[in-house]
Amino acid sequence: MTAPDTAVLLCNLGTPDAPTTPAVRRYLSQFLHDPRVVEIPRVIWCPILHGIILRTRPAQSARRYASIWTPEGSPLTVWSDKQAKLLAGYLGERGHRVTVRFAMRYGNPSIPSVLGELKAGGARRVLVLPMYPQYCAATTASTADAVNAWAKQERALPELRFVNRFHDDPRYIDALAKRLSDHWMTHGRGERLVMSFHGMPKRTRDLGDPYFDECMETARLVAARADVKPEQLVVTFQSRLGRAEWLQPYTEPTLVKLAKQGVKKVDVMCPGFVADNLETLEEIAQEARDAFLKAGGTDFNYVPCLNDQHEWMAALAALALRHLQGWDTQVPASTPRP
Ligand SMILES: C=CC1=C(C)c2cc3[nH]c(cc4nc(cc5[nH]c(cc1n2)c(C)c5CCC(=O)O)C(CCC(=O)O)=C4C)c(C)c3C=C
Ligand SMILES: [Fe+2]
Ligand SMILES: [Fe+2]
Repeated sequence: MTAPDTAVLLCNLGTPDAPTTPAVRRYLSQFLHDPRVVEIPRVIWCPILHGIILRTRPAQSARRYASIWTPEGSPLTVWSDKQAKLLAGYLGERGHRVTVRFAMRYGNPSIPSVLGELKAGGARRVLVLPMYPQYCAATTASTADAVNAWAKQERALPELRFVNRFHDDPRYIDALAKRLSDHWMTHGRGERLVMSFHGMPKRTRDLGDPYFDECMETARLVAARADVKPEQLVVTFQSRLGRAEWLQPYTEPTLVKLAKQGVKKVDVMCPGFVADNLETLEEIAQEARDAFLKAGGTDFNYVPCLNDQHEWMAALAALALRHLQGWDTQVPASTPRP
């Protein structure tokens, strides 16, 4: 049988090839040279990046990566690979012939290499699905840039479609609420539910990036669905980099403040990431936990990302099918035997 002529490309941020200083330097250099990520004029930024950041940060980050690395590799790659394979299965079970692959915006497998392989394998139509629920120029638009850069040097283009966001998709929201209720069944409820999203420079919101509003909408919808009272919910932003103001409140200082105010038990989830990665497993589940406990908290319960959860994979399949409409991916029902 020939390969399907339609493909879904799941795109995530990317990760180093190994938890070593040289591999992290290569990855950070690609990442931090992206003008969607650092919106500072190159003449100012490049000397800082090359002179300071790429000399100091790779060794620190490599240690952080080493603490979460698995025998199969970086958690982000392991989960992305699993999600692509599961999605292929879910679409197949629903009678659709679609190739599913994953690619990374930085590092490997790269977006141009996977798009090239898909085209060489016969894909004439590609749905690009960035695995970022909330639209952000630094992530979603940067993924579009990488797809467009590949397309620019191709003569015969496949048809391309692109998903911008799914921050309020009811099935994604339900999957997160289910994650919470399953978690509460084993750990009980905390006094507060902290939803931590990746941060962004505050300036990007002032310039019209919808990311902040979409994070707040996701948080509101999940809280309503999971029956979390507004006074129990705390939305925060993590991973600030540099000296500029980022979206507030910041995650770790907020957790410390809660502990100092006498909150003993918290649940912490990261709805902006659909797969566990460095930012969740190290920054939240290790660093933020230590800070909360040191400040007087007693129970810090990290709620894992959606990863390979059944409800999430079914939500992703439904989302993909909605965007695939009109591309005739349905396998014709076999003619019944006489
Ligand atoms: C919602 C997703 C993300 C947004 C928005 C985002 C913005 C953003 N990130 C940096 C700098 C770094 N981020 C790093 C890691 C990282 N970031 C995301 C997601 C978003 N980033 C993920 C999933 C990861 C983890 C990848 C993994 O391998 O597990 C890092 C690298 C690690 C480190 O050295 O700290 C940097 C650097 C900026 C500057 C930014 C917006 C302007
Ligand atoms: Fe540079
Ligand atoms: Fe990041």
